Amino acid sequence: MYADLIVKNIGNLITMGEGKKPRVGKEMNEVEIIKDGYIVIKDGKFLEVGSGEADKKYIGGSTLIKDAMGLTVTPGLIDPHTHLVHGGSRENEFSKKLDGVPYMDILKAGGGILSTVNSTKQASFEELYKKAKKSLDIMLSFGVTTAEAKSGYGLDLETELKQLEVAKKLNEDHPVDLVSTYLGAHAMPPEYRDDRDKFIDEIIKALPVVKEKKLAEFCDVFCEEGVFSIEETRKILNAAKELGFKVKIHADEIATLGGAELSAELGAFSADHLMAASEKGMDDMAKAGVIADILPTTSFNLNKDYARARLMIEKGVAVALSTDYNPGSSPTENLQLAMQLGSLKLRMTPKEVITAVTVNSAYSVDRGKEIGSISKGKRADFVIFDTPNLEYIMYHFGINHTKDVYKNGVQVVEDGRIIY
Ligand SMILES: O=C(O)CC1=NCN=C1
Ligand SMILES: [Zn+2]
Repeated sequence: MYADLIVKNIGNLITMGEGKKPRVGKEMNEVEIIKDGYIVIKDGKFLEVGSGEADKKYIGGSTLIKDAMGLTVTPGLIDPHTHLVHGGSRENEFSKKLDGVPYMDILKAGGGILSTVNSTKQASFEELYKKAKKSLDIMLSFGVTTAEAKSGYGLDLETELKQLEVAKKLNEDHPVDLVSTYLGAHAMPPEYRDDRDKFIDEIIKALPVVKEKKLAEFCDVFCEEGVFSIEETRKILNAAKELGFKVKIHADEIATLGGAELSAELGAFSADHLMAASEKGMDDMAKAGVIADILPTTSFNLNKDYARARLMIEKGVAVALSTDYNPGSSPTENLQLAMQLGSLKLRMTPKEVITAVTVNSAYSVDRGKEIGSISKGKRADFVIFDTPNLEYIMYHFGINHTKDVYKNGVQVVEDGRIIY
């Protein structure tokens, strides 16, 4: 059986092993690196990896041979937490932020998320699609081959569905695979401020509609002081679970509310943000196998504390990293910057960082069986970085190290340019 593609002369091949489960504790740093590696690809899947020359039996017919020129190869990167589809931007709040006006004060004054809700309501499907496609191209150029995409800028059923329909169409059209999340409970609309329960009921009534249209696999809630309480979050996510949604939570971003503990109680796939997570919450997450999606670019942008990643790793929590791409708290699609902050501010080793944006982030969006490692049977999504080794990606920060990206064994980025 001839291969479709053989990648040879890989200076440092980071496979992430077989990727059969998320990596926790010391495993996050026990990353196998194959020197002078090769990869054999067939029918869009990885067939074999090794060191030296691939067996000649694979070469024949129309087998393509790609020379990696001694550079670094990793699995395609997975960004597990983005607010990809949205209208408008919030640079008008930038000076307030620089003046130290807290994120929640801007939201309470009707700005923040609510400002993006207005822009998203006014934007057409085509405008949302065009804007999100441009961001997906940027993510791809950084080596992202799969990303999560939340709704959450409608707060009404019609606009939430519009966002999810845009993500569905982009998932069909664009090389980057999307995993959709319904985040109808992203903020309390002003018109419901005096009748919160009515809004919660609206969110719960929307769930079967989203499910029936197959527009989202996950349900998420912004569980935060001044947004949605632990009890409100529990009510929404239990209703979502009953309908078969998988669960994520924006947890303990600003206040230590107990979102981390709630994620363990609910058997969430991930708890996200966690800058203010308690040690008990971390222990509960470790016990329940909840993945910590940490968003260092949000801490960087909000000039706030960073999540205690080292403590979570020591406690046996599986850590993933993401950009939290959104127009307010993290307006960047640059997952490599999140990786560099993962080392520079979260004090994670380069091996822990690459684990956090491949196998662990794959499991946090329930794609761990298909992607996240360069191993037999997984989708042939991989990146050739123009670096002499893995460490260099985190060491030399602020630039894009991507040379080539392959999606299902087909090249979609060549020498840093998108070619799909
Ligand atoms: O501010 C935004 O638009 C996104 C966000 N949701 C929860 N934290 C940040
Ligand atoms: Zn977010």
